[in-house]
Amino acid sequence: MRTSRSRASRAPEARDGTAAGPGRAPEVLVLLCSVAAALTTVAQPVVLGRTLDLLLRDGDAAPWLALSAALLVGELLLDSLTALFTGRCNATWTAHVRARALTGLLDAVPDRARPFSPGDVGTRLTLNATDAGGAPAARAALAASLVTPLGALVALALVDPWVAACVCAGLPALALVLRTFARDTGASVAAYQRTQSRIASALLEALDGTATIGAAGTGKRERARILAPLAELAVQGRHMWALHGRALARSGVLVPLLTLVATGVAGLRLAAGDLSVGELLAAGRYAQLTAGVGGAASLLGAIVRGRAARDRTRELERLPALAHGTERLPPAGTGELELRAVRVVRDGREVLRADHLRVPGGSTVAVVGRGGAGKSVLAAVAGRLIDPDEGQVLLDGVRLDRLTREALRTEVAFAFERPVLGEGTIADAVASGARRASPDEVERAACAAGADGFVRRLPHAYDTPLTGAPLSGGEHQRLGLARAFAQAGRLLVLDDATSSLDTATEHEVNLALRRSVRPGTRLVIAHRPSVAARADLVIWLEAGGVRALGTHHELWHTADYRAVFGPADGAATAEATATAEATATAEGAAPVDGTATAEGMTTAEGTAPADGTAPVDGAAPTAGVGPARLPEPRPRPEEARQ
Ligand SMILES: Nc1ncnc2c1ncn2[C@@H]1O[C@H](COP(=O)(O)OP(=O)(O)OP(=O)(O)O)[C@@H](O)[C@H]1O
Repeated sequence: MRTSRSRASRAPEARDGTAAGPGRAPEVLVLLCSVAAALTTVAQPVVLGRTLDLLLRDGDAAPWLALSAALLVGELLLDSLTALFTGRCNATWTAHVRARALTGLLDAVPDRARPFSPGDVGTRLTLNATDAGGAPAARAALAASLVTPLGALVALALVDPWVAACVCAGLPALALVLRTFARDTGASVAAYQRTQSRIASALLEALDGTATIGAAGTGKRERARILAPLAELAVQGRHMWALHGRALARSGVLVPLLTLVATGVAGLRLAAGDLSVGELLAAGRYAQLTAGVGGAASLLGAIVRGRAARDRTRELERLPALAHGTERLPPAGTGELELRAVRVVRDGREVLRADHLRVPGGSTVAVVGRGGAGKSVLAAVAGRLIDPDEGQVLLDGVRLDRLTREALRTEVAFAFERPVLGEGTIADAVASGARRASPDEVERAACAAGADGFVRRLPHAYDTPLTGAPLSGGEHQRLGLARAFAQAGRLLVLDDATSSLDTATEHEVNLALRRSVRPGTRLVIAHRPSVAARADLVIWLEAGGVRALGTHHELWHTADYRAVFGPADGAATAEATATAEATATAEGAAPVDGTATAEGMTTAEGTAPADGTAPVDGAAPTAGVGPARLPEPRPRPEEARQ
């Protein structure tokens, strides 16, 4: 049994259908049209010169006149085609670059994408993708732009080698101008793009927190914070334009100077009788076209900008992704979850360690702990949003990293505190997931999540577009829950997914979850004692380690445990106990008391402490100590009846 590929090693090419990209075709079309346009430009002076000579000598100039006109029209047409193909090439490449970056981001291990703020991602996917998408056409145009000066130089050498030699003498100076520009502008463009991104990030952050800013009256301070990098951006922008301007000014002096000298030499050759009037005209124009090599500066600028921008979009593309295996889950599994010697390390700090943890299939487990204790990390590892740095996670005996993507995502569902619902209708939002839920399933899940009532009051009920449905935080969260319920498989992870619900609604949702949603293991991150009280078992985390396992009732005897839920007052205790008992009784299960689940308590040392809790020393379980077993779940009324 092997995973199809090693973890996080997939090349971006393998992740999306756009791997091959638009190919070279759009670029080649731009190149062909601009080369053809350049050739007509190069042909024109000699043809016009010849026409002029024939007209001056009363010769038959008609065919040459026609050719001149054809070249002019041809150049116009080819320029139009070049513009058309350039637009298409830019659009195709921009879409490709953006799609790859987006795919990389969406496939990435979520916490690896965390350093990229929304504003930064926005800049990379818009401005940077556009700049990067413009580079292929700019490269083609640059190649073609060399045809004109080179062709002009050859033509000039054929018209008069002396004038050509004179132009050649000035070319190294022009080449130096271009080289300096390309070298200096690269660093300046990259710095400009980084600053742009910082401003966008700060702006989005502020938009996200408008209510807080409004309430605190800190609008002015926020404005100043967002715009703080503006001065830096202005300096960088001015520097960039100064480089551009300097390159243009230098070439702007050099080009007319070269043209002037070349025309002067050609005039002398005319006076000596070595050139005709038409040839003088052609030589002057060719000198001008050859010196026009300086025009490549702006294309060079676009290429440099595109390259810097591509580096930034590639950082998203190359974020490590989860690789999936080829195995499936045994058909009759109940969702038994096991963590073996799991370690998660972030920024050199161990943020989760669980030596051996087994959650029986079908049980509801609350994960509690203070802020930063590692609850979300445990949830992410348990549902394989991330892989642990060490150890293994198994569902019904199969390692999660060996499961196919489909098996993983159809059997493991998540609901979060702030679900992203998309832009379709309410029904679309609830139905979307690894598999599309049917309309019946959508309604059942919405009922279980306590969302059916408010959805039916919307103008088009389930067909109401989300953009036209003003939802409260709690309603938003209930739709996220409904989606998770509709997708629920063997494992359902609720990461703070009921934090915006009032206690009564939360209680109803919990009852409905037990009765109306496909049975399986539930991992619930709990901040309220009532939620922990209703769970079959509680995993108490502290500083990334499992401090203890037990029922809420048992753990409640420990002051530190009570402190997790805030000040330990009598009211809280009463609420927790009453809720636990009410829940248990309502479901026909044995009341949760100390004696009923005492066998579920396990300590790393194998001894139960006096306070009745079950501490699990994070560093602990030695080889001789068995896994921390959770008690088998209490039978549910419907299961008991069967
Ligand atoms: N990608 C990451 N990079 C760096 N540190 C991380 C990362 N993910 C988690 N952490 C750290 O791990 C610790 C546990 O985080 P986690 O989100 O699991 O806490 P939590 O118990 O869910 O807290 P809360 O209740 O406040 O949400 C925190 O200190 C957090 O800063």
